[in-house]
Amino acid sequence: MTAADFRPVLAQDALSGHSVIVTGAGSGIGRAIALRLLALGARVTGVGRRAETLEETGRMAGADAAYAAEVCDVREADAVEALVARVGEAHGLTGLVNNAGGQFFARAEDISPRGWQAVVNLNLNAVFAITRAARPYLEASRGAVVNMSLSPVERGAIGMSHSLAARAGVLAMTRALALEWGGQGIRVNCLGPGTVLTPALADEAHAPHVAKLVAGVPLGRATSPEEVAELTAFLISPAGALMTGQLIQIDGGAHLGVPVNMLGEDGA
Ligand SMILES: CCCCC/C=C/C(=O)SCCNC(=O)CCNC(=O)[C@H](O)C(C)(C)COP(=O)(O)OP(=O)(O)OC[C@H]1O[C@@H](n2cnc3c(N)ncnc32)[C@H](O)[C@@H]1OP(=O)(O)O
Ligand SMILES: NC(=O)C1=CN([C@@H]2O[C@H](COP(=O)(O)OP(=O)(O)OC[C@H]3O[C@@H](n4cnc5c(N)ncnc54)[C@H](OP(=O)(O)O)[C@@H]3O)[C@@H](O)[C@H]2O)C=CC1
Repeated sequence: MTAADFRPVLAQDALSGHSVIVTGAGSGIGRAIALRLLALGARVTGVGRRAETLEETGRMAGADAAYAAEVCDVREADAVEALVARVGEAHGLTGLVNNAGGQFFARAEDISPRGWQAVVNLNLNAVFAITRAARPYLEASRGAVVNMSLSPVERGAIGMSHSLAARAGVLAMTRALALEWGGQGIRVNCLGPGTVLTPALADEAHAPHVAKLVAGVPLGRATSPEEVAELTAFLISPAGALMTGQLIQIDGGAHLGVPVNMLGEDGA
């Protein structure tokens, strides 16, 4: 099956009545998630630093879509808490998708203390602040949190020590919150996409590494943003009602690493 064969499976109104915040909704995976949640009937608040790209997501969804763009740096804890409270009071909150994130790629010895802090602030501290702010609204709705992680989060990768440390922190937090908040009806999960060919990875500097990564995927191809979006929608919908505390890899088997092959054959 190629990425072009992918077909969404959730019923058209699977998320009607839902109100979801999606961070990083102005590009790549976050935009695909916002568009899918909107198509399934949810109200979506898209968060990011750039108004133009967030507004473009709204235009792509169409005039009937219940979409609002909110410009906010998720690393500004006070601003993010105020934003969550505004959305929660106005519309309630049934879902939070912590998708905003990223890193520069560098060996550990080339990461300055400020560089480390910048990446950990974005990929861990900001996720804690917004999730904590969302808790009362999610408790009221018995809602769900989806945290975007990375397929290599449990096995490591070269050039990503800062980002993987932060994502491993998010994974530990995900499991702790699934336990702490399960009694309040709140579910918390992580997704581990493999290589997703978004514009963020499409520049010349990354192209050769990215091609190698994709060539090594057991199922032979990259993950599409639409596949990540469908899984996110599933986890927020009632279909995911019993799923919590999980890392769900959506990477064609890439997290399994280079195979130990005792038969010396190519492929399985
Ligand atoms: C199989 C899975 C593979 C998938 C791989 C993953 C793919 C993705 O995640 S794709 C998504 C990619 N998107 C992004 O990364 C976008 C988000 N990234 C950012 O916004 C930034 O890179 C940032 C948050 C990580 C940093 O932003 P900011 O706080 O604005 O940083 P500054 O420019 O102020 O710099 C702070 C600090 O960091 C040092 N630094 C920046 N770039 C590098 C570099 N390439 N190498 C080394 N150090 C770097 C910078 O020099 C500053 O430190 P000081 O110089 O000590 O002040
Ligand atoms: N592409 C890939 O192969 C993979 C990506 N991922 C993860 O998926 C997520 C999305 O990646 P992708 O779509 O490829 O990359 P993008 O760079 O397109 O998306 C990152 C989004 O986060 C937003 N963002 C970044 N920093 C902040 C901030 N401080 N405050 C608010 N919003 C912010 C950006 O918007 P703005 O600049 O307007 O603020 C942007 O929309 C990231 O967490 C990434 O690490 C995981 C596995 C693989």
